[in-house]
Amino acid sequence: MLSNMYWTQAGSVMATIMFIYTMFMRLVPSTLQTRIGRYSKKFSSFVYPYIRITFHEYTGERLMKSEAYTAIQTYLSEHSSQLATKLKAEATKVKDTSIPLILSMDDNEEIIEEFQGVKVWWGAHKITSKTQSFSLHPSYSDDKRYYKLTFHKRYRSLITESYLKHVLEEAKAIEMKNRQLKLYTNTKTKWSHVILEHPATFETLAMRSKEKEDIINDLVKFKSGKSYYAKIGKAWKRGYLLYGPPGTGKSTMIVAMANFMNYDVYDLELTAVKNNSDLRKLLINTSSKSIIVIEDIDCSLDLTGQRKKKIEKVERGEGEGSMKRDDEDDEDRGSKVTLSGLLNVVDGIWSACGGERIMVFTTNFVEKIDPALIRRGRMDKHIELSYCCYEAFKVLAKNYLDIESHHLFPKIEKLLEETKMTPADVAENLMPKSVDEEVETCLHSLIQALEKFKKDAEKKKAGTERKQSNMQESKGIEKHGEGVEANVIH
Ligand SMILES: Nc1ncnc2c1ncn2[C@@H]1O[C@H](COP(=O)(O)OP(=O)(O)OP(=O)(O)O)[C@@H](O)[C@H]1O
Ligand SMILES: [Mg+2]
Repeated sequence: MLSNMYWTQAGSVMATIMFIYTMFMRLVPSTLQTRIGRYSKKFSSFVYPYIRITFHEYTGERLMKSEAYTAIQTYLSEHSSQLATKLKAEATKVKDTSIPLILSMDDNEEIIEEFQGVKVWWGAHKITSKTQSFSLHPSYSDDKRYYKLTFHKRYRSLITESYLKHVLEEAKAIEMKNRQLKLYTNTKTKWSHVILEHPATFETLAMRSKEKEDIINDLVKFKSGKSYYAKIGKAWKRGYLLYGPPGTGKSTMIVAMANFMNYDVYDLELTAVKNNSDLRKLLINTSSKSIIVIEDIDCSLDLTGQRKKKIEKVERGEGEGSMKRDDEDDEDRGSKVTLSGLLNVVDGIWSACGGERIMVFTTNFVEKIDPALIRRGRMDKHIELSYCCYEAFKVLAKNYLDIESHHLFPKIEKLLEETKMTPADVAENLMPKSVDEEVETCLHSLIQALEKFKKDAEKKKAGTERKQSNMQESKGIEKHGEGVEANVIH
């Protein structure tokens, strides 16, 4: 409040001085004007030793929204909510729903900040347009908003070099923190997105803690590895292959990775892509700090089939030339993404653009995938997600029932060792069926399910064993028969 009054008074004094000065300058000869001009500059800087920088909301001829203005707005919204007395609330949805509103300085409000012991003043202002305009767009306004930064001229270099850099960096960090993750899906050549609001995290992911830690460490190393990747001359990207039976948490892990890294997810549906060049187009239009996912890579395309075809041709002695023609055939038909097209996506030159990309393939049948696609270097880390172990069960029990121990746990541990139940099935059985269902009831229903699972598996095993022995027996009879026949012939 006091500082506001100070600036208002200082402003009106300066305006009076400027008026008298202009009138006076009109009356004196030009030789005197230069000298007086020099002294007046010194005088005004003595009376008002401050520098002001203004940051307008829109800049340039085409009135583009200024990035600096937006960054300052973000920075001040975090700082002004504690310092300013007049705040403006915007119903922008942020990640943390406990802060449903973004608070920023209201017009003509001012805050004082200290940076390395130096005071700076930030003011939010607007120039209201005198002409009335009519717009159908409700948010359109003729008001020209700007921020004004004032500081003592003594600190010119500190503010212009260090402080403004600090403001921009801090704004970027705040933006990252409040950023809403997006889940992109593709049509033929275009991406569309929705907000990714899946709550899965590594904490809620059921798997052995040692393996989990290993993955987290790998991700952390990747995130902070910009200079390392530059040093070794490798594009800043990493590939993960997640494999395992259905319901073991492959898709859940991708979301946990995205939430942990704060990366967007691009869920690439290969079957919707017409050809290699469309695939390239799609991939070039992904941003850095993202996870590109191809789920069920073994089903997405008949990649192995294409490759097998080529291998068969080579085996038939039709050589390199025919292999090339085969590739071209695929391209010409323009309806298939080929293995080579996909390999290009994984480690082609485009993938180095922007950097900081993670590529994830998932599959239920790792053995079905062409080894070229998942060799180390392309898919750097192979992670197996498997049936629910006791450690994974404990994570699920904490998630679903909020318990860390129970007298039924040892029984469940033993049953889990004897059966192969996926975390998805364990989770389903643990989930309370009604609001007031007791923990004990939930655990009992899991035990029942596990026992049934065990029995079914034993029956199945006995059935296949019986089948096998029957087959062997009948083979033995056949052989015996053949032998008899042979004897007859000879
Ligand atoms: N490891 C896990 N940790 C926590 N929840 C899990 C885990 N595995 C499965 N689930 C639960 O089961 C559901 C299905 O899991 P998910 O979709 O991740 O399996 P998936 O391995 O991707 O299966 P698919 O191979 O069929 O795609 C999830 O919504 C989640 O609730
Ligand atoms: Mg899945």
